[in-house]
Amino acid sequence: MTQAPGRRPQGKPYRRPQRDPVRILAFEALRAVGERDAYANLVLPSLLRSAEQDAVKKGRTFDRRDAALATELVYGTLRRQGTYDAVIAACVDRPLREVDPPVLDVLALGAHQLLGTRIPAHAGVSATVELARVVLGDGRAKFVNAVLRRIAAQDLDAWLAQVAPPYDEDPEDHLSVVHSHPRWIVSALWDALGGGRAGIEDLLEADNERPEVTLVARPGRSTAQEIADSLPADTTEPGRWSPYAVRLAEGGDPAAVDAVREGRAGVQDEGSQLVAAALAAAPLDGRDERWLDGCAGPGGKAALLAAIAAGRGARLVAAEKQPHRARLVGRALAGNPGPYQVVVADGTRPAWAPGAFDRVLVDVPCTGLGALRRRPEARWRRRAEDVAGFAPLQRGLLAEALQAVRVGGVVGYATCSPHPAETRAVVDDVLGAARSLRAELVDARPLMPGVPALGDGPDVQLWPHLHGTDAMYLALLRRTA
Ligand SMILES: C[S@@+](CC[C@H](N)C(=O)[O-])C[C@H]1O[C@@H](n2cnc3c(N)ncnc32)[C@H](O)[C@@H]1O
Repeated sequence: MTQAPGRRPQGKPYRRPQRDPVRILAFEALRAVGERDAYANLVLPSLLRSAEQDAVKKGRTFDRRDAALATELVYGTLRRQGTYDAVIAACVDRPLREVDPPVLDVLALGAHQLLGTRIPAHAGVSATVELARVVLGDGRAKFVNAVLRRIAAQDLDAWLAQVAPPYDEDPEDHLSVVHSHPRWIVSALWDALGGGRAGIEDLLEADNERPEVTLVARPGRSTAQEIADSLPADTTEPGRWSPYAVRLAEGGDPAAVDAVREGRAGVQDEGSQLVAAALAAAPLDGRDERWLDGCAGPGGKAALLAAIAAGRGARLVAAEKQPHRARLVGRALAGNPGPYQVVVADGTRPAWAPGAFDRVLVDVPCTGLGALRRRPEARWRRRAEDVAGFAPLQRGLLAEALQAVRVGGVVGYATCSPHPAETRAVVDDVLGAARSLRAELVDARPLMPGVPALGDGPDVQLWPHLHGTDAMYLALLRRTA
């Protein structure tokens, strides 16, 4: 008997797929990242807001736990994508590039639930298959179901033993699959870190952890102690290294902290705090009144420098090339207790006279390989060629910073990348090429008191696995002639 149009065959009745707002949101975030190069940390907040509003309209709730799960699914899936792709590739019968990207996103979300969370396997499979029915349709949901059942057949360790090449045969490939980093990044980080297997494994694993939220108490406007005292005792911990730092316990919301809302404090990694504080603490003979941040946007280090400067009767000029980022600097500095200036300026074509400043920071644009914890998708977007792409700008900004500082003054060259081509190579080249001026490296290690394992000096390198900070680099240079 032929079926009447629009009728389903007799038998199992059709059941509508269950719409789970958490997983639909996570899928939409992954699509935005994959399809239009969105940043997960920018796209998530607006998706979370819409999910909350949608829930209110429908008389449901989308609470903090839902938001936390959605965030974990998105960030975890993106960070571990390299590992999950290797596992998925072992479970499908065609190359991954022939699988539609939305199907791959659903599979990766499922793989994360099965291999990277405590969600029970049956719940992970059924929730993901329901998601697939909603966003891909019933036909492709069957494919998703079959692949996820294969993935669920063994745990992560067993999968890694199967899909990662043995360490002894190819250490970098092994680490790349096991710790979900592109091979070239494994290689670059290992070059920068040196040492054996244990150190690089700890670093790669630290990149896969969610970073703590750290606040900076801006001097003259608040103190770390005041902020800690204003919050319930079990919700904060003191900074590890920076006297200005307060660490929020898991789930802590900086927007709920009065000092942050009032601009007396901000959100800032301790590594960035240490960099700004070290430049401010570098010994200096003579005048110490004019400070410059030559790459200020969005203004984290500038706000701390301006506050320290205010307490010492000095004044910060915060320069930023991009007008919209200069506006962010203006917001970060508003309410600073002393004078400051925000200018839109190109640090390679300075608008200030040579030798005008006593202290200069250039926290230059870089690959951001030291902040992979914060940008879960960044490691998959960056290319090895990007490193060379930043080189001329980094050299230009440092060379002009040395021109901008007076003889005897100090320049801080900072990156949030530990890649040797963005750190020491830049400093060495600029020092070697500077003809009309002379400069010497200053030992930055004593300017980060109490911080261990800063390297052989005179520059310093912080590490997520050793210091709990982003992998910030700082070289301090004193102009001598
Ligand atoms: C790594 S970020 C600085 C972060 C900042 N120091 C903070 O702590 O918030 C580098 C900044 O340099 C800016 N920039 C890029 N090229 C520049 C140039 N030629 N002159 C001045 N700023 C530049 C970028 O727009 C970006 O805002």
